[in-house]
Amino acid sequence: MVIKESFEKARQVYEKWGINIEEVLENLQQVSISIHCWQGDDVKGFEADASELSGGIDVTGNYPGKARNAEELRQDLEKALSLIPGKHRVNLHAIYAETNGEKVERDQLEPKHFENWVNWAKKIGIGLDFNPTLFSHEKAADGLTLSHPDPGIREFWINHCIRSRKIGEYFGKELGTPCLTNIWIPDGYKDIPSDRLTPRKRLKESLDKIFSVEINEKYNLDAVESKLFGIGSESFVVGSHEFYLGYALQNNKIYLLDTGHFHPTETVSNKISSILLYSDRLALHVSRPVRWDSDHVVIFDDELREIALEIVRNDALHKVLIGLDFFDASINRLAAWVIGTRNMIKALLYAMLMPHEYLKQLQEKGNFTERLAVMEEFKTYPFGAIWDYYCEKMNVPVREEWLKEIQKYEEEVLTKRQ
Ligand SMILES: C[C@H](O)[C@H](O)[C@@H](O)C(=O)CO
Ligand SMILES: [Mn+2]
Repeated sequence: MVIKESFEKARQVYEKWGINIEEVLENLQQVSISIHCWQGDDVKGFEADASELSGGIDVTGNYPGKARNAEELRQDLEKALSLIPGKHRVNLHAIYAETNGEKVERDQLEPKHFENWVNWAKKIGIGLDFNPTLFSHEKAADGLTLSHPDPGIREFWINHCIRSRKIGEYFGKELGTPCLTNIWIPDGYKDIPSDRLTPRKRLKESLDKIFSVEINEKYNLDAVESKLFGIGSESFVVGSHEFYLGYALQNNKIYLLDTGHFHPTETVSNKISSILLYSDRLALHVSRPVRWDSDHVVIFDDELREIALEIVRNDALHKVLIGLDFFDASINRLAAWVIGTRNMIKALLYAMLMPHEYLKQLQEKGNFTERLAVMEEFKTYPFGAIWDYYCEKMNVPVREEWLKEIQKYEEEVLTKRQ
């Protein structure tokens, strides 16, 4: 009752600005976030002879109860999804293949190794996205994959990426929604290179081979993800921002921006409008870098709101494929998913509740005083009341009530895992 009353009062406040709340909630309900499965098991995967995590990324923490197999991971994801308003997607990596304990090399992976994931996705009515895994493997031990000087190693990873796109195609066909298959590679050097061009030429050639295999975009969409540095690739990363932006634009591929892959004062929010002028699609890995690409859980901070504002005010919700990418093993892993995903949705709602046309006009007229004043006042408008109502309407717990569900699940399920 209090929720409805607060909502009605808040609605009137926003409607004075011509904001139609029904329309806003309708639009928000259509948004599908791609939730990364790897938060659930610290990016370990379930390969028969799984290697240690490599590729210049790291997970810290030892909170009990991580998923030990695909069934547990699906169970955890399902629980988390039940606490997040809306219908979302799940993003898989190749290391989450199910091979019945048999060692299947990554360049031999097939759709059948993801059949359980597809059946599960069908059962709960969601789409799947995919990523080839070019790390945590002996053939990536020196930190080089698609740009490796050894043609045999390049060939192995090229075939893995082609196989991955086929798996993406299978997801798209089975689930009736195109799979975004995203290629991220760790390739780079610890110290200053004596030649930047040659590895980049090799990466370009490898990508050309991977994408020479035609796959209908109705089923699979291709993305490439850039990076600035990693652990062990502090001085040089082959697949940099300029490299992949150029590649994606020239080859009609989707460029993926990870919010942790830029200089500390450089923001992804400031890149969205520029890229959308030259490409009709863009993908995101929303993460939270703390001093480095630390992949902290996404919080409702200034940059998250700014990203959401850029998507909403530029009418780009259908152009930007929003995915998440964080992994924190120091807190309950399901809570991490719920906090990060609810924040992403909350930020989009916040952005939808702004008088964008009016604010744009103020800027055009050079009225920067009123622009700043109105933007600041909207920060304390009763947006929380609309969010609470939305959660209730979508049958998910309101405010921190969801935490009780997680605590119960932790007690009944997670603590039983050794
Ligand atoms: C596991 C992910 O694919 C990986 O985090 C990648 O997307 C990335 O961001 C590497 O820094
Ligand atoms: Mn990423």
